[in-house]
Amino acid sequence: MKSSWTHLGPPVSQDRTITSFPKWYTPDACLQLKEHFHSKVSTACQHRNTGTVGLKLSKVVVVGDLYVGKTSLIHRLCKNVFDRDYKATIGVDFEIERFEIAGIPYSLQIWDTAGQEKFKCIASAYYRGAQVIITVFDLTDVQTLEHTRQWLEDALRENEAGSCFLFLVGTKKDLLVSRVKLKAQPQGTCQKVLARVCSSLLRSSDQHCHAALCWTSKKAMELKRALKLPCSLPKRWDDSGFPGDH
Ligand SMILES: Nc1nc2c(ncn2[C@@H]2O[C@H](COP(=O)(O)OP(=O)(O)OP(=O)(O)O)[C@@H](O)[C@H]2O)c(=O)[nH]1
Repeated sequence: MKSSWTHLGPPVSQDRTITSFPKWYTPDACLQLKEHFHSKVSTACQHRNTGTVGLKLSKVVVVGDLYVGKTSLIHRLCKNVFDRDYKATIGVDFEIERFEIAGIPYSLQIWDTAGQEKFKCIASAYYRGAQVIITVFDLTDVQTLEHTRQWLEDALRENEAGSCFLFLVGTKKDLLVSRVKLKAQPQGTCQKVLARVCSSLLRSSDQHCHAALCWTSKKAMELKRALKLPCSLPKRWDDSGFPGDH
């Protein structure tokens, strides 16, 4: 079906057109088991009642220790490439990724932050106004998982309570010997921080990366739409519905 929004720019590619929620990665690791947009958001999209016409944008910040694979994750998500060479991020960098969600043009502004301690004060200046925080750790290095709590706390300190959607992503799954237990066990951390967890295999094209990106954009868009609709801010963002529903 031809979109009526094409005058805003070239159409987005087919894999960036999202009409339903991608299936969760694993029910144990995921707090979100619903498959559809909230009815208020769907109705607003159908009636084009989504605020100012134009490009709609959500901010995503990606945080975590140095060398865990934040840049690699973003490059895999946005460009579908993997670079074996390590080039440390200096301060911050960003990518813009365009989508069409429920018939509405939508973009993610994805901020890649440096993991090195000396750049922390530069990077943290970009945490404010995030709708999504992706905390990344290395599945082969348990310490990087332990540090995710601090990264998340720092990022949340710059944002309104309950206004961010959280992801926890484990990288370098290909470096784990098959059938060996993960060195870093993310589930407990995930439950404590109310984040979603997914592991990624960045070296090969991975459907989990794509699903995670679709999810991120969709939840960010729904959250943003919800905040603009006439209902109060969720105290804790979860999938049981909007606060007005209870
Ligand atoms: N084998 C393997 N290597 C990976 C994977 N993800 C990242 N790497 C490698 O790990 C190294 C660090 O990756 P980066 O993406 O630069 O790490 P970063 O977290 O952005 O690092 P900083 O910018 O210093 O914070 C690079 O050499 C990548 O090629 C993965 O899934 N598998």
